[in-house]
Amino acid sequence: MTGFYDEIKASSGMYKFYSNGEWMESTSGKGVSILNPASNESVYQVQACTQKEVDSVFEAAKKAQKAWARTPLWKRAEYLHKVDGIMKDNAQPMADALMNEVAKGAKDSLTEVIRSGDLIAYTAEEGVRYLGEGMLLNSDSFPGQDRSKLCMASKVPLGVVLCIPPFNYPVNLAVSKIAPALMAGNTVVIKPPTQGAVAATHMVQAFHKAGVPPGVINLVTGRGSEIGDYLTTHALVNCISFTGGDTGLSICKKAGMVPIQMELGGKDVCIVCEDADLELTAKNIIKGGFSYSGQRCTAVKLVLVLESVADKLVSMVSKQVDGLSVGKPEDNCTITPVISKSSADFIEGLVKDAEAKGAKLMQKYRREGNLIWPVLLDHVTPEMRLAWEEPFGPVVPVVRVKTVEEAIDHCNANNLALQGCVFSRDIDQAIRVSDAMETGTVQINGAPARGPDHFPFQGFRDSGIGSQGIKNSLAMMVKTKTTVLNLKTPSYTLG
Ligand SMILES: NC(=O)C1=CN([C@@H]2O[C@H](COP(=O)(O)OP(=O)(O)OC[C@H]3O[C@@H](n4cnc5c(N)ncnc54)[C@H](OP(=O)(O)O)[C@@H]3O)[C@@H](O)[C@H]2O)C=CC1
Ligand SMILES: O=C(O)[C@H](O)COP(=O)(O)O
Repeated sequence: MTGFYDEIKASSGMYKFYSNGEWMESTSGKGVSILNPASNESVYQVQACTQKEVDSVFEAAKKAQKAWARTPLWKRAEYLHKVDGIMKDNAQPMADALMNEVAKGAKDSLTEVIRSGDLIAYTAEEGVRYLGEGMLLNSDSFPGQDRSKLCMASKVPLGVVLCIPPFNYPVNLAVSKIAPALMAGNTVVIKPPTQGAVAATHMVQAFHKAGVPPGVINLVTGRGSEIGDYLTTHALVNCISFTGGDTGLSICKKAGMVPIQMELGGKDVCIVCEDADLELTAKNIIKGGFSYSGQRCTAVKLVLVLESVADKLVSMVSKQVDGLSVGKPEDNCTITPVISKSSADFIEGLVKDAEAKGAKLMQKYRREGNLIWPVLLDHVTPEMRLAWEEPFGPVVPVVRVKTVEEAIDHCNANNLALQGCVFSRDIDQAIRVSDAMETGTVQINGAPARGPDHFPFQGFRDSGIGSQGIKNSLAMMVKTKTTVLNLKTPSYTLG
């Protein structure tokens, strides 16, 4: 009996890429190793696709696009609902891959797959209504015009959408791009993050098994540093949807006349006012700052607390940091090894810089390989890198401020402006602070978060271009087409 995922793997053990409805091996004969973050040893291999294979994948996507766009909207929705069911029925191997290649906790890995199925289903539902709606305009609303023109505006697909997600949500941040793109009648080329590529490969099999026609969804693998530029500057790309770090800034500079959706890094601040509920705040700093070892663009990455409540808050948070579980993803630990040695070195550099400049470490700094024990740093000052840079690790710095204005100024001085949060019992004050914070989202009395996935999600300044969230992503994946009906005589002339 053959298993659901058998065909995605070659006899060599290397995972295949997916082009024009077929699982294939690269003619390069080369693989890219995926390292298990816990051991730094190779756990999987994916194909190192060649430029010629990238060309053929784009050609397949372009060729399939017209017929896909002509497939009725309800039918495209039907395919997506099928994918949702198939993904959930075959979730465990996909979740296992996540655990092995990005060291996400076992339970959270499964949650990512289920959440992704839900996202696909919601996109199908939202899409049939939103994409089916257009606009009708009569000419006589504009000065000097009579009613002799009827303008019909509708939403049409962009063409081929290139989707590039990051390592921390290789499945969820892939489908958040793929589902709206497909629903809107586009075809898709995905380039998954190298760490996370096997989970993404499993995910594509759900589309294949749902019978999505050849060429509609395609997957190429290889290191971003090797094939990334070739992909993003390819002549057949009609839209780029990217989530990741600074790479996004350079993609923006290189990409030509194509719409771009960018979700980049964050330095999400948590402003704690004097009247904040400190228990609630501490709980949210822990959840927001340390879940998945702080490797979330929406993680709390800086606490800006009013001096009068700082001692109490730091002590409450610090106690909870001491209690966090540290270890293996298989054991569902909150703190697991960070994605790579270079990432662990970078995080360590930030901690050492702060320590050398006088920050107080509330926990002894400890690291074994890529596993970094969680640490809260008090008395961080603006001279320290940690006050401005994104660690993407289990490290939360605390800056003590004299006024709420000082906290807002710090927040707005950073080029990263994804999310932020404010804690106060006074809702009027919280709204004033929220309005003053120039970030894509502000959470009041809760930690930053992207979900639920239908909420608009966007970064200001260097944190992004455009907005995600299911409806906004559907809007991103279409262009407006108008058809004007010119009448011989103005309407309303009879009767
Ligand atoms: N705002 C948001 O929604 C989110 C932002 N992020 C941010 O992402 C970063 C961490 O994720 P990480 O995966 O390390 O980010 P990277 O920017 O390093 O990588 C993101 C993706 O880009 C690919 N890539 C690398 N080089 C190129 C290139 N030249 N052209 C095209 N694609 C390329 C990577 O492939 P490969 O792996 O092969 O190098 C990967 O698929 C953090 O800064 C984090 O804040 C993360 C999640 C959400
Ligand atoms: O990649 C990220 O970090 C996410 O976009 C954050 O998603 P979450 O807030 O749902 O964890």
